[in-house]
Amino acid sequence: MTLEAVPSPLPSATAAIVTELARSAAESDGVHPLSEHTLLHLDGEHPGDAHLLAYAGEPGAGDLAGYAALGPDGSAELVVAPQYRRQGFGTSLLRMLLDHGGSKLRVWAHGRLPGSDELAARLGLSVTRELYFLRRTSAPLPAPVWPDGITVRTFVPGEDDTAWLAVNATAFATHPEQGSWTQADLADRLNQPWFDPAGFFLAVDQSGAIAGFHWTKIPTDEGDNPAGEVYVVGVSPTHQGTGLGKALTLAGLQHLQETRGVPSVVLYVDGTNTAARALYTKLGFTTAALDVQFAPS
Ligand SMILES: CC(=O)SCCNC(=O)CCNC(=O)[C@H](O)C(C)(C)COP(=O)(O)OP(=O)(O)OC[C@H]1O[C@@H](n2cnc3c(N)ncnc32)[C@H](O)[C@@H]1OP(=O)(O)O
Ligand SMILES: N[C@@H](CS)C(=O)N[C@H]1[C@@H](O[C@@H]2[C@H](O)[C@H](O)[C@@H](O)[C@H](O)[C@H]2O)O[C@H](CO)[C@@H](O)[C@@H]1O
Repeated sequence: MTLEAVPSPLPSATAAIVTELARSAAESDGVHPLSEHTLLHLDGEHPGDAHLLAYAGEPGAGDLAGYAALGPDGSAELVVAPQYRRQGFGTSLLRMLLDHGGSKLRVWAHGRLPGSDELAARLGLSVTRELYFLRRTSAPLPAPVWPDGITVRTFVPGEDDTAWLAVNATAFATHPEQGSWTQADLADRLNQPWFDPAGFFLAVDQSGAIAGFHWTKIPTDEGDNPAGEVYVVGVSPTHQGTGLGKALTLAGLQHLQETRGVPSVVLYVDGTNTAARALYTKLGFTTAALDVQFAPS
């Protein structure tokens, strides 16, 4: 076994091998081991990112057994190729993450798959965060009821970026990731093949200021009839509790279900987000899976 820590940018040939390893694991496990953020950061330079590589033999020999991504904030993901499991690669990569991430380390276990709890406990980590994956099979929807003075339009790339980032930051001020998105994070996503401005709804007040938003997503790499996603819903704190979040969620669901014809809609929501979870439960979403993050106990 050979371990390597590579600062960003990851060589493109290595990024391709990591992408294939993640695809193989997803096919075997039924769960994507690497999030959208990590996959976006495999390419290009992202200061502070580290890529940890575990080779069965010598580096570069093409037998990459495992990979871990570590961000400057301590967030991390780890995956071992199916054919290399139960051989100590996960333990070695997690030890390396602890060496580099220290007490800030927050490593995801998407789907909380068998072995993740045992591996974490062995190295003194415990669950610090739960992220629920909910699903709603397409079914009749009530019409949105908009608060007085609110009108709805769709996002215009290059014109709404700054204003949207500001409302996103205030709506998600306490969120571990969402609230700190930058123009670069937004641009990364606007440039994705799945991005569709027709599915990005903005609620604006009488002054024209953005009061809330619902950004929907339909993946382009998940077969011919993928589920749509409530990618992110946010309401400015000054408009929360007025019915706007429900109306925006319904507007996006109508777009996904009626206009785009998706068979179901999924979303991610933090376990601590009681308001959002109540909203989605009320709209018929149920728990389909659970992601957890482990941190040093
Ligand atoms: C998939 C995702 O995007 S998950 C992330 C969701 N976004 C966030 O958490 C960002 C910060 N929070 C917000 O922006 C808002 O609080 C939202 C989007 C969660 C809710 O938006 P709001 O406009 O406040 O919700 P709205 O007023 O439409 O209420 C709809 C329902 O949500 C639930 N709800 C809203 N606020 C609360 C709360 N503070 N406590 C409990 N339930 C709540 C209730 O069921 C409510 O229905 P009711 O008023 O008939 O009881
Ligand atoms: N509802 C959103 C904004 S608050 C949310 O909770 N997002 C999570 C979620 O993001 C998903 C993840 O990146 C998937 O890989 C991608 O395919 C989905 O489209 C994203 O919604 O999980 C992330 C951790 O994996 C988390 O960082 C986001 O905040």
